Amino acid sequence: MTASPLPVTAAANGHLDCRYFAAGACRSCALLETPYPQQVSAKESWCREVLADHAPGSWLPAATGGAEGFRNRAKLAVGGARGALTLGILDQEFHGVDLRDCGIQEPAIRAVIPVLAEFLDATGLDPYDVPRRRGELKFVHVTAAPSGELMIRFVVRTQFGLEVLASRRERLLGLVPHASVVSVNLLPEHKAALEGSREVLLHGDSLRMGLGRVDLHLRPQSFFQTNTTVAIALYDQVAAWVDEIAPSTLWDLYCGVGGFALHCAGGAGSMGAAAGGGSAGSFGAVDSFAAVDSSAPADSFGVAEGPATGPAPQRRVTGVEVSEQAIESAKLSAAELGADVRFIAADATEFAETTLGRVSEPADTSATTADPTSTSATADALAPTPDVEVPDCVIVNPPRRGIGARLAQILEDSGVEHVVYSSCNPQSLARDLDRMPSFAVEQARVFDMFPHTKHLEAAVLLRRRSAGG
Ligand SMILES: C[S@@+](CC[C@H](N)C(=O)[O-])C[C@H]1O[C@@H](n2cnc3c(N)ncnc32)[C@H](O)[C@@H]1O
Repeated sequence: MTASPLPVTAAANGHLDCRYFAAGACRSCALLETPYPQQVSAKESWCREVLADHAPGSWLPAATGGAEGFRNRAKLAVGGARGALTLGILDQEFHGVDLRDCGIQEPAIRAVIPVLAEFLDATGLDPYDVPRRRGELKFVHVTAAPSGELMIRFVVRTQFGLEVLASRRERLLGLVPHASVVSVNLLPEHKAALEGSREVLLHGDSLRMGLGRVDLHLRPQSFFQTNTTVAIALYDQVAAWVDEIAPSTLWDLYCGVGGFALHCAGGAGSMGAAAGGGSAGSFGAVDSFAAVDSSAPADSFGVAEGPATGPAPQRRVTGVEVSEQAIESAKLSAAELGADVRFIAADATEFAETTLGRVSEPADTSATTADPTSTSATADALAPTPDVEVPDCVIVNPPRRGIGARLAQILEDSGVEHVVYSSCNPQSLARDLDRMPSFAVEQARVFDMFPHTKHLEAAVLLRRRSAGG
Protein backbone atom coordinates (compact mmCIF):
# COMPACT_ATOMS: atom_id res chain seq x y z
CA MET A 1 0.00 0.00 0.00
CA THR A 2 1.33 3.46 -0.83
CA ALA A 3 0.71 6.79 0.79
CA SER A 4 -2.19 8.98 -0.27
CA PRO A 5 -1.27 12.50 -1.33
CA LEU A 6 -4.61 13.69 0.03
CA PRO A 7 -4.95 15.14 3.49
CA VAL A 8 -6.77 12.50 5.47
CA THR A 9 -7.63 14.13 8.77
CA ALA A 10 -9.61 17.13 9.86
CA ALA A 11 -10.40 18.06 13.44
CA ALA A 12 -13.54 19.94 14.37
CA ASN A 13 -14.91 20.48 17.86
CA GLY A 14 -12.40 18.07 19.27
CA HIS A 15 -13.43 15.42 16.76
CA LEU A 16 -10.82 13.89 14.48
CA ASP A 17 -11.91 12.55 11.10
CA CYS A 18 -9.50 9.89 9.94
CA ARG A 19 -9.70 8.14 6.59
CA TYR A 20 -7.48 5.33 7.83
CA PHE A 21 -10.00 4.62 10.59
CA ALA A 22 -13.00 4.98 8.28
CA ALA A 23 -11.47 2.51 5.81
CA GLY A 24 -10.72 0.03 8.59
CA ALA A 25 -6.99 0.32 7.80
CA CYS A 26 -6.09 1.35 11.36
CA ARG A 27 -8.16 0.96 14.51
CA SER A 28 -5.55 2.06 17.05
CA CYS A 29 -7.72 5.03 18.05
CA ALA A 30 -10.58 2.79 19.13
CA LEU A 31 -12.70 5.65 20.57
CA LEU A 32 -12.40 7.90 17.52
CA GLU A 33 -16.14 7.87 16.83
CA THR A 34 -16.95 9.06 20.35
CA PRO A 35 -16.99 12.87 20.65
CA TYR A 36 -13.90 13.94 22.54
CA PRO A 37 -15.60 15.50 25.61
CA GLN A 38 -17.58 12.27 26.02
CA GLN A 39 -14.39 10.23 25.83
CA VAL A 40 -12.95 12.25 28.68
CA SER A 41 -16.03 12.08 30.88
CA ALA A 42 -16.28 8.31 30.26
CA LYS A 43 -12.66 7.92 31.37
CA GLU A 44 -13.31 9.97 34.48
CA SER A 45 -16.39 7.88 35.33
CA TRP A 46 -14.45 4.65 34.86
CA CYS A 47 -11.60 5.92 37.00
CA ARG A 48 -13.99 6.98 39.77
CA GLU A 49 -15.55 3.53 39.63
CA VAL A 50 -12.20 1.73 39.86
CA LEU A 51 -11.12 3.92 42.80
CA ALA A 52 -14.55 3.97 44.48
CA ASP A 53 -13.39 1.96 47.51
CA HIS A 54 -10.73 4.59 48.16
CA ALA A 55 -13.20 7.48 48.05
CA PRO A 56 -10.97 10.38 47.00
CA GLY A 57 -11.79 13.51 48.99
CA SER A 58 -12.12 15.44 45.75
CA TRP A 59 -11.70 14.99 42.02
CA LEU A 60 -10.04 17.82 40.13
CA PRO A 61 -11.21 18.53 36.56
CA ALA A 62 -9.58 16.28 33.99
CA ALA A 63 -6.56 17.78 32.25
CA THR A 64 -6.58 17.53 28.47
CA GLY A 65 -4.29 18.81 25.78
CA GLY A 66 -6.32 18.59 22.60
CA ALA A 67 -7.55 15.80 20.36
CA GLU A 68 -5.19 16.22 17.42
CA GLY A 69 -1.43 16.47 16.91
CA PHE A 70 -0.72 15.47 20.52
CA ARG A 71 1.63 12.49 20.26
CA ASN A 72 5.31 13.34 20.56
CA ARG A 73 6.48 9.88 19.61
CA ALA A 74 5.72 7.65 16.62
CA LYS A 75 6.78 4.02 16.45
CA LEU A 76 6.40 3.23 12.78
CA ALA A 77 6.62 -0.30 11.37
CA VAL A 78 8.41 -0.49 8.01
CA GLY A 79 6.49 -2.45 5.37
CA GLY A 80 5.86 -2.52 1.64
CA ALA A 81 8.70 -3.36 -0.74
CA ARG A 82 12.16 -2.05 -1.49
CA GLY A 83 11.78 1.33 -3.20
CA ALA A 84 8.11 1.59 -2.17
CA LEU A 85 8.26 1.44 1.61
CA THR A 86 5.35 2.07 3.92
CA LEU A 87 5.73 3.64 7.36
CA GLY A 88 2.91 2.91 9.80
CA ILE A 89 1.62 -0.45 10.96
CA LEU A 90 1.47 -4.02 9.64
CA ASP A 91 -1.94 -5.59 9.02
CA GLN A 92 -2.91 -9.08 10.13
CA GLU A 93 -1.13 -10.61 7.13
CA PHE A 94 1.93 -8.47 7.93
CA HIS A 95 1.42 -6.20 4.92
CA GLY A 96 2.48 -2.60 5.40
CA VAL A 97 -0.20 0.05 6.00
CA ASP A 98 1.18 3.53 5.43
CA LEU A 99 -0.01 6.04 8.06
CA ARG A 100 2.13 9.05 7.22
CA ASP A 101 -0.82 11.44 7.56
CA CYS A 102 -1.95 10.15 10.95
CA GLY A 103 -3.53 13.15 12.66
CA ILE A 104 -2.61 12.31 16.24
CA GLN A 105 1.12 12.80 15.61
CA GLU A 106 2.71 16.15 16.36
CA PRO A 107 3.15 18.24 13.17
CA ALA A 108 6.96 17.87 13.23
CA ILE A 109 6.54 14.09 13.09
CA ARG A 110 3.98 14.19 10.30
CA ALA A 111 6.26 16.45 8.31
CA VAL A 112 9.31 14.19 8.57
CA ILE A 113 7.68 10.82 7.81
CA PRO A 114 7.64 11.27 4.00
CA VAL A 115 11.24 12.50 4.13
CA LEU A 116 12.29 9.41 6.08
CA ALA A 117 10.38 7.11 3.71
CA GLU A 118 12.19 8.63 0.73
CA PHE A 119 15.55 8.42 2.53
CA LEU A 120 15.00 4.74 3.35
CA ASP A 121 13.77 3.95 -0.17
CA ALA A 122 17.05 5.34 -1.52
CA THR A 123 19.12 3.03 0.69
CA GLY A 124 17.93 -0.02 -1.26
CA LEU A 125 17.42 -1.87 2.02
CA ASP A 126 14.51 -4.30 2.19
CA PRO A 127 11.80 -3.94 4.78
CA TYR A 128 11.76 -6.87 7.21
CA ASP A 129 9.40 -9.54 5.92
CA VAL A 130 7.86 -11.09 9.04
CA PRO A 131 6.55 -14.39 7.55
CA ARG A 132 9.79 -15.06 5.64
CA ARG A 133 12.06 -13.71 8.39
CA ARG A 134 14.07 -11.83 5.77
CA GLY A 135 14.91 -8.21 5.15
CA GLU A 136 16.46 -5.48 7.20
CA LEU A 137 14.32 -2.48 8.14
CA LYS A 138 11.97 -3.16 11.07
CA PHE A 139 10.87 0.15 12.64
CA VAL A 140 11.50 3.87 12.67
CA HIS A 141 10.93 5.65 16.00
CA VAL A 142 10.61 9.43 15.89
CA THR A 143 10.32 11.69 18.94
CA ALA A 144 9.59 15.42 18.62
CA ALA A 145 10.65 18.06 21.14
CA PRO A 146 8.50 21.17 21.63
CA SER A 147 11.18 23.07 19.69
CA GLY A 148 10.52 20.88 16.63
CA GLU A 149 13.87 19.11 17.01
CA LEU A 150 13.74 15.38 16.46
CA MET A 151 15.22 12.12 17.68
CA ILE A 152 15.21 9.52 14.88
CA ARG A 153 15.93 5.86 15.59
CA PHE A 154 16.07 3.13 12.96
CA VAL A 155 15.53 -0.45 14.13
CA VAL A 156 17.28 -2.95 11.84
CA ARG A 157 17.98 -6.68 11.85
CA THR A 158 21.72 -6.89 11.16
CA GLN A 159 25.05 -5.14 11.23
CA PHE A 160 24.73 -4.73 7.45
CA GLY A 161 21.65 -2.55 7.88
CA LEU A 162 23.48 -0.52 10.49
CA GLU A 163 26.46 0.03 8.16
CA VAL A 164 24.31 1.09 5.22
CA LEU A 165 22.49 3.65 7.36
CA ALA A 166 25.74 4.85 8.95
CA SER A 167 27.24 5.40 5.48
CA ARG A 168 24.27 7.69 4.64
CA ARG A 169 24.38 9.71 7.82
CA GLU A 170 25.39 12.97 6.12
CA ARG A 171 22.62 12.63 3.55
CA LEU A 172 20.06 12.17 6.31
CA LEU A 173 21.33 15.17 8.25
CA GLY A 174 21.10 17.22 5.06
CA LEU A 175 17.45 16.18 4.65
CA VAL A 176 16.56 16.58 8.34
CA PRO A 177 18.87 19.27 9.75
CA HIS A 178 16.71 19.57 12.88
CA ALA A 179 17.51 15.98 13.90
CA SER A 180 19.33 16.32 17.25
CA VAL A 181 19.78 12.60 17.65
CA VAL A 182 20.04 9.83 15.04
CA SER A 183 20.67 6.25 16.08
CA VAL A 184 20.38 2.69 14.88
CA ASN A 185 19.00 -0.02 17.13
CA LEU A 186 19.74 -3.68 16.41
CA LEU A 187 16.97 -6.25 16.79
CA PRO A 188 18.39 -9.45 15.25
CA GLU A 189 15.82 -11.76 16.84
CA HIS A 190 12.53 -12.65 15.15
CA LYS A 191 10.21 -11.53 17.91
CA ALA A 192 7.35 -9.16 18.61
CA ALA A 193 9.44 -6.35 20.06
CA LEU A 194 9.80 -2.74 19.03
CA GLU A 195 13.54 -2.53 19.68
CA GLY A 196 16.56 -4.49 20.82
CA SER A 197 19.11 -3.72 23.50
CA ARG A 198 22.02 -2.51 21.32
CA GLU A 199 21.85 1.13 20.23
CA VAL A 200 24.48 2.84 18.07
CA LEU A 201 24.48 6.62 17.99
CA LEU A 202 25.11 8.18 14.57
CA HIS A 203 24.52 11.79 15.58
CA GLY A 204 24.05 13.64 18.89
CA ASP A 205 23.16 11.85 22.09
CA SER A 206 20.14 13.51 23.67
CA LEU A 207 17.03 15.42 22.68
CA ARG A 208 16.24 18.52 24.73
CA MET A 209 12.56 18.47 25.77
CA GLY A 210 11.87 22.07 26.76
CA LEU A 211 8.86 21.92 29.06
CA GLY A 212 8.73 25.55 30.14
CA ARG A 213 10.13 25.57 33.64
CA VAL A 214 12.40 22.57 33.10
CA ASP A 215 14.34 21.20 30.14
CA LEU A 216 14.66 17.43 30.24
CA HIS A 217 17.24 15.49 28.25
CA LEU A 218 16.03 12.38 26.51
CA ARG A 219 18.33 9.64 25.21
CA PRO A 220 17.25 6.97 22.74
CA GLN A 221 16.14 4.22 25.13
CA SER A 222 14.69 6.31 27.96
CA PHE A 223 11.01 6.62 28.80
CA PHE A 224 9.19 9.88 28.16
CA GLN A 225 5.47 10.66 28.53
CA THR A 226 3.98 10.53 25.01
CA ASN A 227 1.87 13.69 25.25
CA THR A 228 4.01 16.73 26.02
CA THR A 229 1.18 19.15 26.78
CA VAL A 230 -0.51 16.78 29.22
CA ALA A 231 2.85 15.77 30.73
CA ILE A 232 3.46 19.43 31.62
CA ALA A 233 0.02 19.57 33.26
CA LEU A 234 0.86 16.45 35.24
CA TYR A 235 4.24 17.75 36.40
CA ASP A 236 2.70 21.10 37.35
CA GLN A 237 -0.15 19.45 39.28
CA VAL A 238 2.23 17.26 41.24
CA ALA A 239 4.53 20.24 41.90
CA ALA A 240 1.51 22.19 43.19
CA TRP A 241 0.58 19.33 45.57
CA VAL A 242 4.17 19.03 46.74
CA ASP A 243 4.46 22.79 47.30
CA GLU A 244 1.31 22.68 49.41
CA ILE A 245 2.76 19.86 51.52
CA ALA A 246 6.13 21.65 51.64
CA PRO A 247 8.20 18.57 52.44
CA SER A 248 11.79 19.10 53.45
CA THR A 249 12.70 15.68 52.05
CA LEU A 250 11.16 14.28 48.85
CA TRP A 251 11.71 11.10 46.83
CA ASP A 252 10.76 10.59 43.19
CA LEU A 253 10.71 6.81 42.63
CA TYR A 254 10.65 5.54 39.00
CA CYS A 255 11.90 9.01 38.10
CA GLY A 256 12.88 8.36 34.47
CA VAL A 257 14.76 11.40 33.17
CA GLY A 258 13.70 13.38 36.25
CA GLY A 259 10.42 15.09 35.30
CA PHE A 260 8.76 15.09 38.73
CA ALA A 261 11.93 15.55 40.77
CA LEU A 262 13.09 18.56 38.78
CA HIS A 263 9.65 20.21 38.72
CA CYS A 264 9.40 19.74 42.49
CA ALA A 265 12.92 20.71 43.49
CA GLY A 266 13.10 23.91 45.46
CA GLY A 267 9.42 24.79 45.11
CA ALA A 268 7.41 25.97 42.11
CA GLY A 269 8.95 28.92 40.39
CA SER A 270 12.41 28.64 41.84
CA MET A 271 13.57 26.44 38.98
CA GLY A 272 13.08 29.16 36.42
CA ALA A 273 15.20 31.52 38.44
CA ALA A 274 17.86 28.86 38.88
CA ALA A 275 17.95 28.07 35.17
CA GLY A 276 18.24 31.62 33.94
CA GLY A 277 17.58 32.35 30.23
CA GLY A 278 16.40 29.66 27.80
CA SER A 279 12.81 28.60 28.07
CA ALA A 280 12.71 28.72 31.87
CA GLY A 281 9.85 30.66 33.36
CA SER A 282 7.50 30.25 30.39
CA PHE A 283 4.14 28.71 31.19
CA GLY A 284 2.74 28.99 27.68
CA ALA A 285 1.80 25.35 27.21
CA VAL A 286 -0.14 25.22 30.48
CA ASP A 287 -2.49 27.91 29.28
CA SER A 288 -3.95 25.60 26.65
CA PHE A 289 -5.47 23.14 29.12
CA ALA A 290 -9.16 22.61 29.01
CA ALA A 291 -10.95 21.83 32.24
CA VAL A 292 -13.40 19.23 31.03
CA ASP A 293 -15.26 18.40 34.23
CA SER A 294 -16.50 21.65 35.62
CA SER A 295 -18.54 19.83 38.26
CA ALA A 296 -15.47 18.92 40.29
CA PRO A 297 -15.15 20.96 43.45
CA ALA A 298 -12.64 23.76 43.43
CA ASP A 299 -10.13 23.91 46.22
CA SER A 300 -6.72 25.14 47.11
CA PHE A 301 -4.75 22.54 45.15
CA GLY A 302 -4.85 24.04 41.67
CA VAL A 303 -2.26 23.74 38.94
CA ALA A 304 0.49 26.30 39.45
CA GLU A 305 -0.28 29.24 37.20
CA GLY A 306 2.98 31.08 37.31
CA PRO A 307 6.30 31.34 39.03
CA ALA A 308 6.04 31.70 42.79
CA THR A 309 7.87 34.56 44.37
CA GLY A 310 9.94 34.68 47.52
CA PRO A 311 12.80 32.50 48.67
CA ALA A 312 12.74 28.87 47.58
CA PRO A 313 12.25 26.41 50.43
CA GLN A 314 15.18 24.12 51.18
CA ARG A 315 14.06 20.75 49.89
CA ARG A 316 16.22 17.66 49.65
CA VAL A 317 15.10 15.73 46.57
CA THR A 318 16.23 12.24 45.54
CA GLY A 319 15.25 10.59 42.24
CA VAL A 320 15.55 6.82 41.77
CA GLU A 321 15.33 5.01 38.45
CA VAL A 322 16.55 1.65 37.18
CA SER A 323 17.89 2.96 33.84
CA GLU A 324 21.41 4.30 34.21
CA GLN A 325 21.07 6.25 30.96
CA ALA A 326 17.96 8.00 32.21
CA ILE A 327 19.78 8.88 35.44
CA GLU A 328 22.65 10.37 33.44
CA SER A 329 20.14 12.52 31.57
CA ALA A 330 18.46 13.58 34.81
CA LYS A 331 21.81 14.61 36.29
CA LEU A 332 22.58 16.68 33.21
CA SER A 333 19.21 18.48 33.45
CA ALA A 334 19.72 19.12 37.16
CA ALA A 335 23.18 20.57 36.53
CA GLU A 336 21.80 22.89 33.84
CA LEU A 337 19.06 24.07 36.18
CA GLY A 338 21.43 24.50 39.09
CA ALA A 339 19.05 22.20 41.01
CA ASP A 340 20.50 20.29 43.93
CA VAL A 341 18.81 16.94 43.26
CA ARG A 342 20.40 13.60 43.93
CA PHE A 343 19.72 10.97 41.24
CA ILE A 344 20.44 7.31 41.89
CA ALA A 345 20.36 4.39 39.44
CA ALA A 346 18.65 1.65 41.45
CA ASP A 347 15.62 -0.54 41.72
CA ALA A 348 12.92 1.53 43.43
CA THR A 349 11.81 -1.20 45.83
CA GLU A 350 15.34 -2.12 46.84
CA PHE A 351 16.21 1.52 47.37
CA ALA A 352 13.18 2.08 49.60
CA GLU A 353 13.77 -1.15 51.50
CA THR A 354 17.45 -0.39 52.07
CA THR A 355 16.71 3.13 53.23
CA LEU A 356 13.52 2.64 55.21
CA GLY A 357 14.49 -0.72 56.65
CA ARG A 358 13.15 -4.23 56.18
CA VAL A 359 9.44 -4.62 56.52
CA SER A 360 7.19 -7.55 57.22
CA GLU A 361 6.64 -9.74 54.16
CA PRO A 362 3.41 -8.80 52.38
CA ALA A 363 0.76 -11.46 51.85
CA ASP A 364 1.24 -11.87 48.08
CA THR A 365 4.99 -11.96 47.70
CA SER A 366 4.70 -12.98 44.04
CA ALA A 367 3.69 -9.44 43.08
CA THR A 368 6.85 -7.41 43.20
CA THR A 369 8.13 -4.59 41.09
CA ALA A 370 11.76 -5.37 41.81
CA ASP A 371 13.55 -5.81 38.51
CA PRO A 372 15.27 -9.21 38.75
CA THR A 373 18.10 -8.01 36.51
CA SER A 374 18.80 -4.94 38.54
CA THR A 375 20.06 -6.39 41.82
CA SER A 376 23.77 -6.47 41.11
CA ALA A 377 23.66 -3.27 39.09
CA THR A 378 22.11 -1.42 41.98
CA ALA A 379 24.00 -2.98 44.88
CA ASP A 380 26.81 -0.44 44.72
CA ALA A 381 24.44 2.48 44.42
CA LEU A 382 22.58 1.29 47.49
CA ALA A 383 25.37 0.21 49.78
CA PRO A 384 25.97 3.24 52.00
CA THR A 385 23.24 5.89 51.83
CA PRO A 386 23.88 7.76 55.07
CA ASP A 387 22.69 11.12 53.76
CA VAL A 388 19.32 9.79 52.52
CA GLU A 389 16.64 10.25 55.18
CA VAL A 390 13.09 9.06 55.61
CA PRO A 391 11.23 11.39 53.27
CA ASP A 392 8.21 13.50 54.16
CA CYS A 393 6.75 12.82 50.74
CA VAL A 394 7.29 10.11 48.09
CA ILE A 395 6.25 10.40 44.46
CA VAL A 396 5.82 7.11 42.59
CA ASN A 397 5.21 6.78 38.86
CA PRO A 398 5.68 3.08 38.08
CA PRO A 399 5.11 1.15 34.84
CA ARG A 400 1.64 -0.37 34.23
CA ARG A 401 2.15 -3.17 36.74
CA GLY A 402 2.18 -0.66 39.62
CA ILE A 403 4.50 -0.48 42.62
CA GLY A 404 3.53 -3.98 43.79
CA ALA A 405 3.12 -5.56 47.20
CA ARG A 406 6.64 -5.06 48.54
CA LEU A 407 6.99 -1.36 47.92
CA ALA A 408 3.40 -0.72 49.00
CA GLN A 409 4.11 -2.50 52.29
CA ILE A 410 7.34 -0.55 52.78
CA LEU A 411 5.46 2.74 52.35
CA GLU A 412 2.61 1.53 54.54
CA ASP A 413 5.00 0.63 57.37
CA SER A 414 7.20 3.72 56.97
CA GLY A 415 6.97 7.11 58.62
CA VAL A 416 6.20 8.72 55.25
CA GLU A 417 3.31 11.19 55.62
CA HIS A 418 2.42 11.84 51.96
CA VAL A 419 2.55 9.82 48.78
CA VAL A 420 1.79 11.13 45.29
CA TYR A 421 1.01 8.22 42.99
CA SER A 422 0.86 8.82 39.22
CA SER A 423 -0.35 5.80 37.31
CA CYS A 424 -1.17 4.83 33.73
CA ASN A 425 -3.22 1.90 35.04
CA PRO A 426 -6.04 2.69 37.51
CA GLN A 427 -6.51 -1.02 38.23
CA SER A 428 -2.96 -1.58 39.48
CA LEU A 429 -3.26 1.78 41.29
CA ALA A 430 -6.39 0.51 43.10
CA ARG A 431 -4.62 -2.74 44.02
CA ASP A 432 -1.66 -0.83 45.43
CA LEU A 433 -3.98 1.48 47.40
CA ASP A 434 -5.63 -1.63 48.92
CA ARG A 435 -2.18 -2.50 50.25
CA MET A 436 -1.74 0.91 51.92
CA PRO A 437 -4.81 1.29 54.16
CA SER A 438 -3.02 3.83 56.38
CA PHE A 439 -3.27 6.39 53.58
CA ALA A 440 -6.37 8.34 52.61
CA VAL A 441 -6.81 9.63 49.05
CA GLU A 442 -7.19 13.37 49.42
CA GLN A 443 -7.33 14.36 45.78
CA ALA A 444 -7.43 12.67 42.41
CA ARG A 445 -7.17 13.85 38.83
CA VAL A 446 -7.37 12.25 35.41
CA PHE A 447 -4.86 13.33 32.77
CA ASP A 448 -5.93 12.44 29.25
CA MET A 449 -2.50 11.48 27.99
CA PHE A 450 -3.88 9.12 25.32
CA PRO A 451 -6.92 10.64 23.52
CA HIS A 452 -9.09 8.34 21.37
CA THR A 453 -8.00 5.28 23.36
CA LYS A 454 -9.30 3.87 26.63
CA HIS A 455 -5.95 4.59 28.30
CA LEU A 456 -5.39 7.42 30.77
CA GLU A 457 -3.03 8.68 33.44
CA ALA A 458 -4.39 9.23 36.95
CA ALA A 459 -2.63 11.00 39.79
CA VAL A 460 -3.66 10.84 43.44
CA LEU A 461 -2.46 12.66 46.52
CA LEU A 462 -2.34 10.46 49.63
CA ARG A 463 -2.09 11.55 53.24
CA ARG A 464 -1.41 9.25 56.19
CA ARG A 465 -4.53 8.97 58.35
CA SER A 466 -4.18 10.33 61.83
CA ALA A 467 -4.34 7.84 64.68
CA GLY A 468 -7.92 6.61 64.98
CA GLY A 469 -8.81 8.50 61.75
C1 LIG B 1 5.96 5.37 33.72
S1 LIG B 1 7.71 5.64 33.60
C2 LIG B 1 7.86 7.12 34.54
C3 LIG B 1 9.07 7.96 34.26
C4 LIG B 1 9.08 9.36 34.84
N1 LIG B 1 8.46 9.45 36.15
C5 LIG B 1 8.49 10.35 33.88
O1 LIG B 1 7.56 11.08 34.25
O2 LIG B 1 8.94 10.41 32.74
C6 LIG B 1 8.32 4.39 34.63
C7 LIG B 1 9.82 4.42 34.82
O3 LIG B 1 10.17 3.42 35.77
C8 LIG B 1 11.40 2.85 35.41
N2 LIG B 1 11.46 1.55 36.10
C9 LIG B 1 10.93 0.37 35.71
N3 LIG B 1 11.13 -0.57 36.65
C10 LIG B 1 11.80 0.03 37.66
C11 LIG B 1 12.29 -0.41 38.91
N4 LIG B 1 12.11 -1.67 39.29
N5 LIG B 1 12.93 0.47 39.72
C12 LIG B 1 13.11 1.76 39.31
N6 LIG B 1 12.67 2.24 38.13
C13 LIG B 1 12.02 1.39 37.31
C14 LIG B 1 11.36 2.80 33.91
O4 LIG B 1 12.68 2.72 33.37
C15 LIG B 1 10.66 4.13 33.58
O5 LIG B 1 11.60 5.16 33.40
